[in-house]
Amino acid sequence: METLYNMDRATYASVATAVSVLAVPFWWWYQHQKFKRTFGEATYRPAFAPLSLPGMLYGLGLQFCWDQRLTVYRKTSRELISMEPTVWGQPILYTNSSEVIRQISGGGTSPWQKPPWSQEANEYWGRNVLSVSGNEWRKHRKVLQPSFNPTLYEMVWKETSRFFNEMLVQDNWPMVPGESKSFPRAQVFTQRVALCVVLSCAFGLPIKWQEKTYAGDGFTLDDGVQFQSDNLLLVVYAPSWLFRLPFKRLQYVASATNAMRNWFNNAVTAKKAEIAKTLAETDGDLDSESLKRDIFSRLTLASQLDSKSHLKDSEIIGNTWVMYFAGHDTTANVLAAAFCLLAAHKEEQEIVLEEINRLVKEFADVKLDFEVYDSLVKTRSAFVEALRLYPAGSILIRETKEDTVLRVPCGTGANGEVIEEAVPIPKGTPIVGDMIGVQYNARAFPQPEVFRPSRWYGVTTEDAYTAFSGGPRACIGRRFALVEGVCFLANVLRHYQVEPLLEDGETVEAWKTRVLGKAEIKMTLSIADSPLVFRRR
Ligand code: HEM
Repeated sequence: METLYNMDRATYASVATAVSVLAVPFWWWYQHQKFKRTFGEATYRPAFAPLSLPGMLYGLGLQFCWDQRLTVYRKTSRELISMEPTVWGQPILYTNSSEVIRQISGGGTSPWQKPPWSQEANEYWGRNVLSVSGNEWRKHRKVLQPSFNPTLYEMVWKETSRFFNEMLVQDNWPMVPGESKSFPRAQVFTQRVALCVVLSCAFGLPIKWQEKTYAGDGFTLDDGVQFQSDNLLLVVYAPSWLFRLPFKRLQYVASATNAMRNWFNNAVTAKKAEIAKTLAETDGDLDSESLKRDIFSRLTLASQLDSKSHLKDSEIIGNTWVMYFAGHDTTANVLAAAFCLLAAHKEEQEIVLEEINRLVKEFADVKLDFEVYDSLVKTRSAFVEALRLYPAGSILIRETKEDTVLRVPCGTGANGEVIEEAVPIPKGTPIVGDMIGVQYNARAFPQPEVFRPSRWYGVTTEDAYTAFSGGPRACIGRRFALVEGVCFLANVLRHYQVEPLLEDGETVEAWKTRVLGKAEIKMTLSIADSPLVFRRR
């Protein structure tokens, strides 16, 4: 019996192994045949799917879209390409069309959704507007949207100006004309300003440029937030026992996460109590002055007042956290890129400076107040053009939950109108919205590799800024980012000339090749390095 049992197990194991060994290639073959039947011969055949593990190890990963930005769609003259990996990975569609992005970005009843596997890291702290799809998304967006109002944008402007002034004093920026300060990486201060603005305007924290706020267990809040976010993938995907091993770094990650969790939980409890007290004191009549204007306060309030808008504590935390996650690195990276591009294009820097000086005179505004924002067209255009060349959100991943049809641009007519073809898409098809490809699409942006802020001068709608995605799920923080970016750029450029920081014997042309051609893509896309000099005017 014993032998038979062992034999059976052995036979079973052999059969199971044989079936698995055969099933994998069969599944692979079946997927590829199905894809071919629907989309014809693949337009692009890399060895590995760029986003698969071997694809990442092979150096494709998120970098693939950057490396191919001027080639893959041009070679095929198509804006929707089917990609069939020859060695490993699922066939998938890629698009560089903003028109297609608008259709797939999703929302309410759209058949296009975010695959749950792509959102695990985004919802570590709780389900939130960025991570969910369908009607659940509609609810989150409805609760959050009212927080993004002119009062918030004014706060963003004021706080950005305050941090700029604190930075000058506390980091010893030169005040004497001609003196300069060098930064091997300008991201050092653009990251700091974006972090301060998000912690202040989204989290409602009393942040100062150099002062630390403690979250508990010896962690400062800003460092804890930054550290936890830098290690988020480890926290999400590593098994919990790993953090009990005697490795300092792992234990540090676990402690930072715990400190953040406790801080978040206490913050929600305290905020709810504060709101309840204010509601009782004002007899339920909350005017905008009774409550802080940050997103966290507004969100908690909305959730308390209206049962349809009720969010669980974890969802309030998830939505507040996502502001940090989606709104910090992104803006910081674009600012660093904008400084590099303006350093490389002196004539464009002069155009922006002329606008700032003219407006300061017109508004008799020594401080550059929020009311100037709308008129800073050229400054905003420089920021948006930097965003186009280095789109911080580099991909969108979606799949369709039912058979559908995409309208895909396939050329332009005699009067410049876009001609579209209808492409049927079967249920379950995955697609990558290639946000880098969209920004380097020559139909939308002639000579896409050239830094030309004037492309944006006549633009009257923010919908044109396609790097923020499009359709109902376009970035909710787009004006937040624009106001912050424009305010910081204007303040710095008004007082400092930005120049390339050259290595020994390096020419400006060589600096441009070294600095402007490289992007680093982790969770967000950034210009890889930003070696700059800021000279007091
Ligand atoms: C230059 C800066 C920014 C860029 C390039 C950017 C880009 C994007 C992109 C491409 C998306 C679509 C993501 C997707 O559908 O998968 C998005 C969504 C989002 N962004 Fe931004 N973003 C920026 C700044 C901000 C800021 C400052 C905030 C908040 C304070 C923010 C909050 C969000 C949120 C909450 C979503 C999800 C919206 C939804 O799904 O309804 N973003 N952003």
